[in-house]
Amino acid sequence: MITVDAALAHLFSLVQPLDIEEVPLAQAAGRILARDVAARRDQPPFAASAMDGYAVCGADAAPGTTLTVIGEAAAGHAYAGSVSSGQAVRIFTGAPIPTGASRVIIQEDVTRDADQITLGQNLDRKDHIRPLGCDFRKGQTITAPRRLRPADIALLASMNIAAVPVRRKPQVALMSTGDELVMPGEAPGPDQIIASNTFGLKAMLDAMGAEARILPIARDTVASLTACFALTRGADLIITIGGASVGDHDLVGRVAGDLGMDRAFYKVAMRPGKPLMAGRLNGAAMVGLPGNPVSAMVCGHVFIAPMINAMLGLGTAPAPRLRAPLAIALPANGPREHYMRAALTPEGIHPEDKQDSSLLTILANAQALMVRPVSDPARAAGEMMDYLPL
Ligand SMILES: Nc1nc2c(c(=O)[nH]1)N[C@H]1C(S)=C(S)[C@@H](COP(=O)(O)OP(=O)(O)OC[C@H]3O[C@@H](n4cnc5c(N)ncnc54)[C@H](O)[C@@H]3O)O[C@H]1N2
Ligand code: MOO
Repeated sequence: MITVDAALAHLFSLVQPLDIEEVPLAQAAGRILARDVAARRDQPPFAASAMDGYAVCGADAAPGTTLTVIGEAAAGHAYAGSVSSGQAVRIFTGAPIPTGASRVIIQEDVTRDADQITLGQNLDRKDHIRPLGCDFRKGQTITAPRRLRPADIALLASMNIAAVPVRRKPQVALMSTGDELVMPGEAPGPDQIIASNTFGLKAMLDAMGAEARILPIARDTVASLTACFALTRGADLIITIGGASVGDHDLVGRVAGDLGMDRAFYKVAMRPGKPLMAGRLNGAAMVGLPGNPVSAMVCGHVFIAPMINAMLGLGTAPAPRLRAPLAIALPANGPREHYMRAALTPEGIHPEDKQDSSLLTILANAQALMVRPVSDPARAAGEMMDYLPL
């Protein structure tokens, strides 16, 4: 058995950042920006009014002054002339400030009579002008790598970037194995259950920016497993689920080996998730996850998600951890790093009583995987513990 850290280092060595592709801006949300992108223009491209009102010369902006309105500037319609002392241009938010003007008096502070305006007694001190380029200048960059959030997409649009360089989506093939499994919606026999792990993992990986496809369930025979492995062609990452342990029907390692898998490791000192295997198969990374539903999902958080991030060019880092005080006392931990399903309560992090790796209800209700290192000593309530947020 190897440590979680050593397993993760092996897994990172199996993957690398994928190619870069250009996608239309409208399809770039959630994708990983792969190269710095530079603004193609200044924003705003001219000094612009921040308010509806009157553009005036700064020296005229005194209480009670009367000025003559000589024209209008609206967004998309600049005033062509210039403003001199004694004059004002009616202006609206977003319009270019006319030449000669250096201040906007908001219309609430103005009394208008035909083409004459009189400024009020309590003028504010602001000029209400957004300087040219105050948001960004031409050439200013959005730096890669980053996951593009809605605000980034708006910024890219504003920079006049119509196509965005992003990492190709990692293609993941997800294969459940086992005679006991049927797909959701099918009618299971009396000794069968529903395949859940592939669906949970697909949800996790697609949300991260991968493209996961669920293969037909492989039966516990060499022929069926071999046939299903043939369907993984084109995948960057092959994930099998189940059949990884030591039972007579646990054939995944054997069949993958016969197909040429170059095994990096088998078995990790963690709970749940011990019978994890990984290697390279036909140019793809392959990870064999344990079948227990919670084990598969925990391995998804601890190992697969960081691998996907590495393929997306986001670097090789373990799943991010937070810290919280323990809500209860705990006995010492054993020789495996324990990822305990836990609730985050006002009193602190509270591991669930039941930690069996078959219990999806417990995992679904948990907010955290609390991490207990190998041979962690007994802990008192209030001690700070690491956890992975779920
Ligand atoms: N003698 C030993 N037995 C076991 C050991 C061991 O060290 N010695 N390890 C246990 C641990 S820990 C785990 S984890 C499991 C993992 O075994 P496998 O990876 O071989 O998984 P299976 O036996 O195929 O299945 C285990 C369990 O999970 C259910 N399962 C499998 N695939 C799915 C799926 N896609 N969706 C939902 N549920 C699934 C399966 O029906 C079993 O109930 O081995 C222990 N045994
Ligand atoms: O290592 Mo198993 O994953 O504890 O149930």
